[in-house]
Amino acid sequence: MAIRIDGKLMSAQVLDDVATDAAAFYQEFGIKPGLAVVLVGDDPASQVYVRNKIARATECGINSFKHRLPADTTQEYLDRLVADLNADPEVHGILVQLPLPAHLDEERILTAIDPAKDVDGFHPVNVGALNIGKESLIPCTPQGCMIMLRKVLGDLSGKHAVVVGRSNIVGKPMAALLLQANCTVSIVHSRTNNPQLLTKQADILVAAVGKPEMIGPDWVKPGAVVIDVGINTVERAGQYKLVGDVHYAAVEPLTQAITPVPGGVGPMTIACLMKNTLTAARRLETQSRSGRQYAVMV
Ligand SMILES: Nc1nc(=O)c2c([nH]1)NC[C@@H]1CN(c3ccc(C(=O)N[C@@H](CCC(=O)O)C(=O)O)cc3)C=[N+]21
Repeated sequence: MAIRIDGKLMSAQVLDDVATDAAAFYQEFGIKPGLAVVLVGDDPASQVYVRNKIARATECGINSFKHRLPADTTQEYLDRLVADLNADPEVHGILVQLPLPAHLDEERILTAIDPAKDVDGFHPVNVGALNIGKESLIPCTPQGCMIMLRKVLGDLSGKHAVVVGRSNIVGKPMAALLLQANCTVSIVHSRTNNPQLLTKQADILVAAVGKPEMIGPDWVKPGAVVIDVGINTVERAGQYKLVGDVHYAAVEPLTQAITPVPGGVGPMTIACLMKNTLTAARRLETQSRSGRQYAVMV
């Protein structure tokens, strides 16, 4: 029987530690860690995620500041809001929910966020830091996946890890973290010839493509550990349902361990967002206490 990696349970443990940390932080600095979440437009799925993020923040003693903006928000307005949040001493973390409406320049916004407050880890300074193995704010989803993998496998040295998908927000940082953990890393993507040839060799298989149940048993080596990052809404018999990128029922019997969807990577992503908020808050407050201000800190 495969181990079902329970993201809900593991995230509760991470959040517990964050709550303890947040209480200690409050004792030490006299303010709560603060997270600003910016949501542009009214995509219903995004609203659910944002609501979940704010609920988790409140539970662990983090202040949240929600900014919900209409879909026709201008670039200038958003730039101004980010600048204000960068300057706000009560805000230690800033998350701009993606995707943004097409008329807004995503890269410009992500680059405008102070890297010290970039709790998504998407700013080029943090991306660079991660890739040279320097301490940084690490993207939440890959960070959550690493916690799960370490829990199941312990040391990851020498394992062949195959990441399916090469997005900036999951695939690439995931590969960087696995490499840092001494895995042999392959990245498979839409232009890879015969991708199964590679995925069939994976000790660790991470699926992050956004295609419902694309990964079937013919992609998986018996005994592999499978992490399913996909969160896809599909309609089945008139009902909406969440499924991963992995065909869970067909793949599960082959694996050593596998994450379900829902209840796998998703809750860990949110827990790591809270963890990053604490990390950012501690660095910022420690700095401002020592009287030094850096424009950029990693
Ligand atoms: N700047 C930015 N940062 C993000 O981290 C970010 C983003 N934009 N845009 C959207 C995606 C998506 N995302 C999810 C996080 C948790 C769940 C989650 O907890 N899902 C639950 C199910 C929730 C449900 O029932 O819908 C689960 O998998 O068990 C899902 C999706 C973060 N994202």
